[in-house]
Amino acid sequence: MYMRYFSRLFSAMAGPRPVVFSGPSGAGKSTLLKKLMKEYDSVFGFSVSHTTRNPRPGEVNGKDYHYVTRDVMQAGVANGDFIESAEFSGNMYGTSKAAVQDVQAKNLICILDIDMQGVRNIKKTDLDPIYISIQPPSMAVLEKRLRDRKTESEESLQKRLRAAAVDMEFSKEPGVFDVVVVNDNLDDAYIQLKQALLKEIDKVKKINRSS
Ligand SMILES: Nc1ncnc2c1ncn2[C@@H]1O[C@H](COP(=O)(O)OP(=O)(O)OP(=O)(O)O)[C@@H](O)[C@H]1O
Ligand SMILES: Nc1nc2c(ncn2[C@@H]2O[C@H](COP(=O)(O)O)[C@@H](O)[C@H]2O)c(=O)[nH]1
Repeated sequence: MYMRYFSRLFSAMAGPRPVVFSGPSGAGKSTLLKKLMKEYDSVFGFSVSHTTRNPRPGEVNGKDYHYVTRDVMQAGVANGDFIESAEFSGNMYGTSKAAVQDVQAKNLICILDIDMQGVRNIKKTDLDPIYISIQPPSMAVLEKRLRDRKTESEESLQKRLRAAAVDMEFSKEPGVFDVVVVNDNLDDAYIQLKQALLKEIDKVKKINRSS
C-alpha cells in the first residue's frame, strides 16, 4: 500500500504521466496519435517499440519501430532491456526501457501504442500511465478499414480480426481502461481523446513555460 503510494509520488515528481493507447489493429490508434502529436509536438513523445515484423511502405526505422530480427529481440528480452513484450499476429513487439526513458528525459508525455498483452504487463510495473482504449464502431467497419489499408496478407488480416474480437471484450472489463474512445467519426474521436488528456497536456505546458 505505502510502497505503491510512494512509487506514484516519485513518478509524479519525475514528470508527466505516460499514456498507453491500445485497441484492435485497424481501430485507428496511429491515425489519432499522429493528429495528437502534430497538434502538440512539444508535449508528447512516442515510445518507439521494437518489432520483428517487416516495415510497411513509408515506415521509417527508428521512428515508427526499431525493426529487428527475432534473435536480436529475444536476446534483448532475455537481457532485461524490455518493460514488456508480446507475440502478436506472428511477430514479436516490445517496449524497451530506453524507448520510454528517451521520451521522459525530455519531460514529454510518453505515448505507448501497445496491444492488450502489453496493457496487462504494464499494469504489473510502476509506470502508472493513463490507459486509453481506441475501439472501432463494429467488427465490420474494422475489417473494412484493415482491408482498405492494404498492409496485411489475408492470413495476417484474419489473425488480427481474431485478436480484435478478444480485444473488444477486454476493453469492457471494468477498471482496465480510464477512457474508451469509439473511433467512428475521426473528428469526434479526436475531440474525445483530447478531452481525456487535457489535464496532462496543461501540466506539461505549464512546466515548459516555467523552465
Ligand atoms: N475514423 C475513421 N474513419 C475512417 N477511416 C479511419 C478512421 N480512423 C482510421 N481510419 C483508417 O483506418 C485504417 C487503420 O487505422 P490505423 O492504421 O490508424 O489503425 P491502428 O489502430 O493504428 O492499427 P495497427 O494497430 O495495426 O497499427 C487506416 O487506413 C486509417 O486511415
Ligand atoms: N505489447 C506490445 N504491442 C505493441 C507494441 N508495439 C505495437 N504493438 C501492437 O501491435 C499491434 C500490431 O501493430 P502493427 O504496427 O503491426 O499493426 C498493435 O495492436 C499495436 O498496438 C509493443 O511495443 N508492445
